[in-house]
Amino acid sequence: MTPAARVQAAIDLLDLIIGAARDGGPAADTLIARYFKERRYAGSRDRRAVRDLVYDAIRRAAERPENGRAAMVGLAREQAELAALFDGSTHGPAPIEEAEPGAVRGDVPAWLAPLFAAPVEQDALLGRAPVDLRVNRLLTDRAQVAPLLPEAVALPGLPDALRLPEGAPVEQSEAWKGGLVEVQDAGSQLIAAACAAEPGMTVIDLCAGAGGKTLALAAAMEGRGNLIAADTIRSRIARLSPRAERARAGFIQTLLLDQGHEARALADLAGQADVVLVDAPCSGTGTWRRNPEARWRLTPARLDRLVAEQARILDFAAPLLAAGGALVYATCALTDREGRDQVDAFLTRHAGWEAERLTLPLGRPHGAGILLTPGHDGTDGFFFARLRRTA
Ligand SMILES: C[S@@+](CC[C@H](N)C(=O)[O-])C[C@H]1O[C@@H](n2cnc3c(N)ncnc32)[C@H](O)[C@@H]1O
Repeated sequence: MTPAARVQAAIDLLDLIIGAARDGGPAADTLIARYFKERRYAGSRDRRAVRDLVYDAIRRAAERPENGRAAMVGLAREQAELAALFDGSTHGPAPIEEAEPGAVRGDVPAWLAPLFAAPVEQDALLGRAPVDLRVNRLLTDRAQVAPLLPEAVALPGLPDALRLPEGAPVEQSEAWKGGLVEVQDAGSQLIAAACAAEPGMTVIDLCAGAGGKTLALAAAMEGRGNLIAADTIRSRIARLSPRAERARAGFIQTLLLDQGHEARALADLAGQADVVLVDAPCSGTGTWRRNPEARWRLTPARLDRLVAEQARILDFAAPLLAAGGALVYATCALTDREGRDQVDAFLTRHAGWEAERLTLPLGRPHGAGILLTPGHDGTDGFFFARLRRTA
């Protein structure tokens, strides 16, 4: 591909990504992978160059651009070399007209910025994320794994965490293939640690997805006890089985919940759990380092729906706890409505619960919980709180 053709390819891809963000379609990474599957003529250098252009354009535009060309024109107005590739050549983009609109540079959509928790450093939300790993204690420990991954550095305060540079191809390593490490942001590892799961306990991961945190809980439980991974989406839960097999965490049970009728499938577990983790569906505002186009997807109406759903999930999670048990509420969101205020509202709605003070190597106290941010902690952004059932 010529350099100009790469720019046009990036514009075409941005059109797809913008459309998907507007209509609830697939993620940018999925669209990029599909695009190149259908265009075998693009070599690996072409693919990398196009991908970099696409992500540079996504990162610099807070608001969803009108179309792919506007996204790329905005970028080109800041980069003379890129602007020169709008040359009207056969496969390249047409020259930029002086009055042509280009996407405006920004980090956070205007409507959303005031909703962030006050301590959040909004200018650090779009940085580059490293690859964090969790060493699988079911099979090994950090001292044994570190020599297999010479570039990895240990993260202080998190005994199982290693960090590799951004883009490190860890899934090609023998350590990953053998289940010795899982890719998991240090913030997620801290949330699993805040659950304080122990061998022999009954632990429910209520919004388990593909089981990232379930696997961390399994390791903390040393493979002993009842660990139940529940979710409403079958395809997500299905992805847990091969991961659990690779991690030798075969004792995990999975439970498919019926959206809106979750309590039915959970009835036998009422009052039984020592720990329930609610890693709730959320705006994902803490994960823009990895999914920068997520900010083009969020709308005020969607945020309202998420806040209502989080409250509903907390309400059917609460009766699952035994007296003395702990409900850990977490979101990878940095708006107060989804974090601090959500937990405060839960404590107002439910008598017999108290927030526990957590002493952790990262994060800042915020309301009844802890705030982790890319700017302060170098992790994805999270809010989480540990609530104990006292009665
Ligand atoms: C933030 S993701 C979980 C990520 C996962 N815990 C991990 O560590 O990889 C939230 C999950 O909640 C699930 N979910 C949404 N509504 C739910 C509900 N009513 N009950 C249970 N799970 C739900 C979604 O399908 C999604 O997988």
